[in-house]
Order: sequence, then C-alpha cells, then structure tokens
Amino acid sequence: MRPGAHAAAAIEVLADLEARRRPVADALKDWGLSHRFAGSKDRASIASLVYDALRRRSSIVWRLGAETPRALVLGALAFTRGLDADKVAALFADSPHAPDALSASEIQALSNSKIDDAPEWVRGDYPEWLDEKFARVFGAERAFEGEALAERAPLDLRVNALKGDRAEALKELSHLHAAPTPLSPVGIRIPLLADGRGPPVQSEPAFLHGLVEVQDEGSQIAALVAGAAPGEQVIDLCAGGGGKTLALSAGMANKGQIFAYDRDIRRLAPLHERAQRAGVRNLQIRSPRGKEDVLGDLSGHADMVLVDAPCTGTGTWRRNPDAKWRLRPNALEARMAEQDAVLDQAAPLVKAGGRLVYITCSLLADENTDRLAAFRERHPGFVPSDMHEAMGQAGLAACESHAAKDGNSLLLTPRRSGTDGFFVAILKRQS
Ligand SMILES: C[S@@+](CC[C@H](N)C(=O)[O-])C[C@H]1O[C@@H](n2cnc3c(N)ncnc32)[C@H](O)[C@@H]1O
Repeated sequence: MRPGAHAAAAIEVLADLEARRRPVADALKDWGLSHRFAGSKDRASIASLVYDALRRRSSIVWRLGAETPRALVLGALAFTRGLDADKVAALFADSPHAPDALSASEIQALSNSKIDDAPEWVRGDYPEWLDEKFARVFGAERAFEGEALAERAPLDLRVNALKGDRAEALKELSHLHAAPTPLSPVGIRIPLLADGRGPPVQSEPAFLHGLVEVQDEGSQIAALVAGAAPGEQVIDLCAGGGGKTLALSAGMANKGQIFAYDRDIRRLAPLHERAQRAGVRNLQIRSPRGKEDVLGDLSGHADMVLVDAPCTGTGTWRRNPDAKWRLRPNALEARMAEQDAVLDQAAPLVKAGGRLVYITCSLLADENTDRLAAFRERHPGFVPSDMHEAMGQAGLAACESHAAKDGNSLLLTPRRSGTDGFFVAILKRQS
C-alpha cells in the first residue's frame, strides 16, 4: 500500500470509531480483518496515523475548523509529522486508493493555521471539561503538560535484579540501541521505530528468560519508592497483571513474602506465568473465590500494603490517546468511589508501624491528594511519610524535585520527568 492509501484507511478507521464509539484497538483490528491484503507494516502505518490524529484531536479541529475523520488525518500529517501543504497534497495524489485531492480551502488551512490564541485545553489537547481540574494541579502550565501527554511514549524496560544487572541487559539488547533511562537505576529505554512502534522485545531472549520486563520508567519509580525490603510481608492489593508485584519481588531479593490479590481474577491470570519467567519465589497469588475473604488471615499482618488503585489513567494518555476523549465525568466519580473503597480495604491489613503505599496513574487531584485527605479523616491512625526520605533510600535522589511542596507525595508527568504520569504517597500506620 502507498502512503496515500494508508491515509485513506486511517480516515476509514476514524470514521468507524466515531460511528461506534469504541476503543481504537478494536476498530484497527476489525479493519485488518476485513482488509487481509494489508501487511503488518501497512497496518502499523495506519495505526500510527490514527493514534497521531487522536493525540492532537482538539488542536487539529481548532486549526482546520472541521471535526471530520479526513480533517483529523490531514492535521496529523501536517502538525505531528511536519508535512507542508504541498507534501500532504502530493501524498493524497499518490495512489488510486488515496483520499480525494485536497481542496483549495484545505490547502489554505494547512498553510496558515495558528494555535497560539487557542484556549489551554485546545493547545494541550485534552477534553474541555477537564480544564478546571488540570488548572488545579498545573495552573498556567497546564497546556504544556497536555502537550507532553500528547507525545508518543518511549518503550521502557525494567531490569529484573533476580536474573542479572543493567549492564548485562544493555549488552544483550545492544542491537536495539538500548540505553539506560535517566531516573530509574533499573530502567532501559529502547528507541521506537520510524512508524512509532517499538521493536518486538517480547521475542528477545533477554525477555524470554526473565532478565527484562516491559514497564514504563514512572511505574518502575513508583515501585522503587514503595521500598519493599528483603524479609518483609507485603500485600499487593490491586496486583492486576503484576507489573508492580514483579518489581517489588526483585527489590526483596526473593526474601520475605508477597501476597498478590486483585478483585478481577482475569487480570491476575498472566501473573502466574510472568512470575515464573522472572524467577520469583516469594509470591503467593490470592485469587478471589466468590464471597470468601481470601485475605482474612492477613489482617494486621503487612509491613506494607501497596494500593495501585483503579483510576482514570490520565497519566497514560501517551499510550492510550483515545482514552482521553472517551473519559466522562461519571467515570471519574466511579473511580473515586473505588479508590475510597480499596483504601478502606487496605487499612486493616497494615500492621502497626507498617505502611500503606497509594499509587495512581492519574494526574487529577480528585483521585490523588483528595482521596488521601478523605482517607485520613476516616483513618486518623495513618500519617504521611516524607517522600524525600523514601526517594533517597530508593536511590532516586534525581526524582526529589518531583515531590509535592509538603513532601507528602510525588507526582511524575511526561513533561516533568519524561515518564508516564504517576502519583505516589506513603502513609505510616501509627496505631
Ligand atoms: C491500575 S490497575 C493495577 C495494575 C497493576 N498493579 C500493575 O502494576 O500491573 C488497578 C487494579 O485494581 C483492581 N481493583 C479495583 N478495585 C479493587 C478492589 N476493591 N480490590 C482489589 N482490586 C481492585 C482492578 O481490577 C485493576 O486490576
């Protein structure tokens, strides 16, 4: 397929998304199934164009004065790929399967559009209803934070200390131009391919024998700050597929015990095989069993309970650009209620003197500092720990500038730390 045909296909996929309001991955998959002549490179190019269009949706609509799938693709080519109007016009004329030729008004819009006087939510490419919430956290910087959230995310790996060290992993992955990440001492970054995809690291021997795992640097930092130490009793209450569980186990050098739980047994399922590959030997997976309290025996038992809470995922929009346009106020309300519930569930599991680590991949204060303040009113025996101290102990002195002014939490963002957005706070149980 020629690039013009890729553009036409991207327009089709965006039209399907608009008509059926569903995740972009589903729409792309269906397109692939009904166009079997398209090879994997074609499908990757089409997906990359669709994702770029979604990343910049509101600024493209503002610049081109149209909200059609065609306008989104034109805007993605011009404003994220830097093609001038003549190059876009040539691309639209390069194949019989390309979209219709550019009109004079489209050429003019691509050549002259300006964005400087647009409101923050347009420049920052996030939904208008979130502007007030972004302003609360980022003030006058919010459009810049939004812009960074609209960039492509890097491909990061975590080196598994149970299997080897970073120097070894860098050597094994040198053909992929692997380099250390700037902040996490166990992080490796792999450059993306030209079409925005990462190379297939999951087929690399280093991955297959458990030396590396795919994990964003922000997620690595959140797990490192939690500071699971050898010999501790740790409960990972929202373990999901176990990204943080595996990182905690590596920090514990397989000594002590981790109990991994998630209320959704399907999410936990991959952890069994991942833990085996990673050489984890101190893990008990506590799968939910109907109404049975499978953590009942652990009341007051844990040195640490990690709550990697369900959230809106606003910090991960670089990886899921369609999610930002699908997010609605009622979904935020639902996540907040879940966060309160899971924090209440965590509290009695922590032993006196132990800690509760609260993590989200959201940037919204409603899901972060507000939830902690509400929790502390319900559970006055928990007090905030100093994040500077936690980061120092975790070998993350380079992250200290990302601590909140009061030192009680940490906020990472693509703009500030070059990672996905993560919020972390540690509460100590006094009584
Ligand atoms: C952000 S995801 C966890 C990601 C995972 N920790 C990782 O690093 O890969 C949040 C998880 O919380 C789970 N969850 C939501 N409410 C819960 C609850 N009340 N108890 C336990 N798990 C819950 C969801 O099923 C979801 O898997």
